[in-house]
Amino acid sequence: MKYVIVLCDGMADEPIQELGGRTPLEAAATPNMDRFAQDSEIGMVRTVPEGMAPGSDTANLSVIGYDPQKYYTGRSPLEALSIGVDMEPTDVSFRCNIVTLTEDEQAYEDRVIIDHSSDEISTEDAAVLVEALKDGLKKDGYEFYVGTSYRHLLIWKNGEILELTPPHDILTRRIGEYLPKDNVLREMMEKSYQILSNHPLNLERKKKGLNPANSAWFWGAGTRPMLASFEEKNKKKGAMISAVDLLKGIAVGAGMQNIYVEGANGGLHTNYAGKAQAAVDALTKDGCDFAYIHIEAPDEMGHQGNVQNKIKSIENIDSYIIGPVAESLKNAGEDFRMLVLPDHPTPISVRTHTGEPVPYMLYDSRKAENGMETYDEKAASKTGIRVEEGYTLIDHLFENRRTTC
Ligand SMILES: O=C(O)[C@H](O)COP(=O)(O)O
Repeated sequence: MKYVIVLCDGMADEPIQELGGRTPLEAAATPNMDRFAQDSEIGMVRTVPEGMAPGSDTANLSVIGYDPQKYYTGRSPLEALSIGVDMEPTDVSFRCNIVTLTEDEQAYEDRVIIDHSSDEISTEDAAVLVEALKDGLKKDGYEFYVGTSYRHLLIWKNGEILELTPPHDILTRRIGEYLPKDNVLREMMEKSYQILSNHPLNLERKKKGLNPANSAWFWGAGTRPMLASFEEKNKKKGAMISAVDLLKGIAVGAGMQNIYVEGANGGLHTNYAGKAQAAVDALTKDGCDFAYIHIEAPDEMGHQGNVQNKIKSIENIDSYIIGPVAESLKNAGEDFRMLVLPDHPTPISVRTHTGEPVPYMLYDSRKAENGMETYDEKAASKTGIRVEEGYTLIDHLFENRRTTC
């Protein structure tokens, strides 16, 4: 028996006027999801416990079966596990986004944040800028590390956990109110603008019509996490297929295998087919029981407020991942259970995450359930099936009795 989770980051949304009151998931052409919906269990699951901040950190921990109320120690330390930073118990790590601020204002605090991802900057280009920050912001007890695309890391030795604002929560706002209260971090951010705004790589980007990656932005602070072993807990060997350090870091912490896929980049133009193939190979050739396929694109399109591209990312998941994975497992003679769901909503209307429950679809190749015509937010609400503790859903996927992990 094989088990698959297809995690469509930020896919859930709200009815949108320009889509005639449909959500992007309803509006997308998803023949595979619709086909499976008719034979699947469909319901709603709360992945972000009430009172916790909605994000892929808390929500994916739940989906992989770790109660975030017990295991969550911040976002950045999970990413540090993937980046390979061996954190001391007294280290505090921070996510360091390379963001785009407006450039016309005199004072740093008057600038407006217009892009949390600097036009999805490549890791290669971002690495050049992070090197410039390492040189220009050198300070005892503070260390920068390169991550993926716009997502990087700052470790503060013997540091403090600070309340900081995620940049994707304040797009189009003046930054003054959201700057760190801590003087060192605040000064580092201001100085990062001086280092980056006239960096040759940014002058080049502006010529090409791309957003300049002109400031560091710190958030997501936390200390080293301790996750229980996925294999010991579930008696299943698991593989993670994701482009982003957050998911790869959760996999490192849980002792799952991370599989690298060429061209997987966390953006709209990621290698969807390569991810599907990597999952099939892990399950049929490499002895894995479980594959977690994470696709960041719908979330990023939600943050960008781009409805058509959000729809496109969902259609790509349907045609290049859900259909082919199911087909390949069937052709390999494998029985399988496949769970499709977002981690959290990233509604186009707010361009950030919300903590509302999300729709899930659980398909079992051995048996047909009384499903729905389609898999989407409305269909899932109508079934009345609701899982309140998201971290228990994986036990349902594995047909286990509930655990308390
Ligand atoms: O900064 C990021 O990686 C994303 O914009 C945050 O969204 P996520 O929590 O869905 O990954």
